[in-house]
Amino acid sequence: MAAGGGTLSDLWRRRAGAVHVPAEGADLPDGASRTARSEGGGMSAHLSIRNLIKRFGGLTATNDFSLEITPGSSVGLIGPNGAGKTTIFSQIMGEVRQDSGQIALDGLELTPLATARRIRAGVSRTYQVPRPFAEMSVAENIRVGLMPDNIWSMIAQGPDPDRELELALSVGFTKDQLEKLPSELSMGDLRKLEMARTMATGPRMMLLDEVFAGLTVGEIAMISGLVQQMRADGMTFLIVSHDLKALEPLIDRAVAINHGTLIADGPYDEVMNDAAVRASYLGT
Ligand SMILES: Nc1ncnc2c1ncn2[C@@H]1O[C@H](COP(=O)(O)OP(=O)(O)OP(=O)(O)O)[C@@H](O)[C@H]1O
Repeated sequence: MAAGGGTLSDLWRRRAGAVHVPAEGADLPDGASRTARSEGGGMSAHLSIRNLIKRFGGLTATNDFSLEITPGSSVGLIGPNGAGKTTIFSQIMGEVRQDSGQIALDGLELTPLATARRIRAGVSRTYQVPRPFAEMSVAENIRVGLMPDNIWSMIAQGPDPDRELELALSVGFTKDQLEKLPSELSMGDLRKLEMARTMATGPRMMLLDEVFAGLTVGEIAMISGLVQQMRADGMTFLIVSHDLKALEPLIDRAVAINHGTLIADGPYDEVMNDAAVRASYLGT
């Protein structure tokens, strides 16, 4: 239960309700194309990645990678260091442009869209290395995620301290931490801020990158509980974590990659026992 009496889903539903998903037949932003559409545009999102390729010079970081994540499901993306997990996140968000292939959210082709437009379409990520605005407090960092879509509504509405507080408390901050600067926070607190900032954008699909790294056992339990609650409410997840023990209960299936190539996709146990997956972790 989030602070202020609402459930967590209430928190992002209010925001997601304002998310602009173009109606059938409407003009699409920035020349985006639509190949299909989810029914109703509810809280869950369908992510479709087809034949994604990304090269950095001679290195193929993403090698013809395809993945379907059905609305409301949670997928763990695993692989050894340098396998290409974060690069896939960056391409979904438009922070790294793929060389070829398609990425669609509920049938809306994301490729032509800038990152801000993708966030508005309903996908949001956390960063492996937390990236708060250093000169802004916890509350202000959350406020950035809560900002309405255009400058006029922002001026009209102003900040919403109640929602900032709700989000902060829901990830485990105490009220007296709201005015703290990132430099005063522990790694655990910075990861909580990543979660709150990501939730504030009202996503229907969340990409979590190593959200458990550097957390205490208690903090891991709290973030896990939060993810489980959001799953129960219909959020779609793609989760990268080297902490497999923490990851397993949070996912419906696992996808393993190595050298940017998908090597296994299925139930967690099957994927972990897959010969190619075991070899990739052992570096053989
Ligand atoms: N901007 C970049 N320029 C050049 N090479 C890059 C760039 N970003 C990533 N790479 C390389 O692409 C490969 C995949 O990196 P990526 O960070 O996606 O792997 P990862 O699976 O997330 O690794 P880790 O588990 O260590 O975070 C690595 O070999 C990395 O060095």
